[in-house]
Amino acid sequence: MLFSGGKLVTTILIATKNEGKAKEFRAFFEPRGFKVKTLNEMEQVPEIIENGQTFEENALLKAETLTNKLKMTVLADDSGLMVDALNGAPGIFSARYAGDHDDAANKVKLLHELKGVPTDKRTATFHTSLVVTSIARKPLIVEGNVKGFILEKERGTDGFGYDPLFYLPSLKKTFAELTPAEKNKVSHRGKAVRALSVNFDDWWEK
Ligand SMILES: O=c1nc[nH]c2c1ncn2[C@H]1C[C@H](O)[C@@H](COP(=O)(O)OP(=O)(O)OP(=O)(O)O)O1
Ligand SMILES: [Mg+2]
Repeated sequence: MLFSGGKLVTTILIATKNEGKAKEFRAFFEPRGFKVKTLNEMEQVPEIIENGQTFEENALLKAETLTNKLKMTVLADDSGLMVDALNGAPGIFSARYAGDHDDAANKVKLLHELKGVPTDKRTATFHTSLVVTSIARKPLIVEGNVKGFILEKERGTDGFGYDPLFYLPSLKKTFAELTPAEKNKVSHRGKAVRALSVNFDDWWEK
């Protein structure tokens, strides 16, 4: 903890190396007076094996491991894309769908797997499970979901991951065609963060 302008400042560690995700969390915690760090700014990060069977289990694993080892307040996000025509794949394996953690290869594989699937059958859901842990508190767990369609080719250049393939009929745009603020209004992570904001202050004051 450190003091800033006479105020106590707590650091929250966002348990991710994905700067795309981290950016979407800063906007929530910085106005609440937290100093935000990610795993990219930590010198020694304990290895975390994400071997849970659900998004929630994986987020819990990440957050609890780090809180126990580093004695810090931690937020972990586990998220991914579930495609109906693929029985929910890539799901918890979204980051490593094509082997490595390679967004471009993952998108190529997704398009390949969906070859020949007609537009109306290309429905998908983005999911986020968020877990916040802190010493001597029970974990705070929330989630968010958004439904859309997987296009046959990429559109847009913003965002990260599968964003250029994820199309929202209500806005007639992919996630990669939205500004960060627009994406935040409709995205799985934006919804999860709003669920967090309903519960966080009470949880933190306890
Ligand atoms: O808003 C999103 N827009 C596009 N793609 C997204 C989004 N949200 C999650 N995704 C995709 C990216 C990755 O393929 C997987 C997350 O995997 P996930 O293991 O949670 O994160 P990660 O490995 O990228 O970073 P880390 O584990 O360090 O948090 O889902
Ligand atoms: Mg991951």
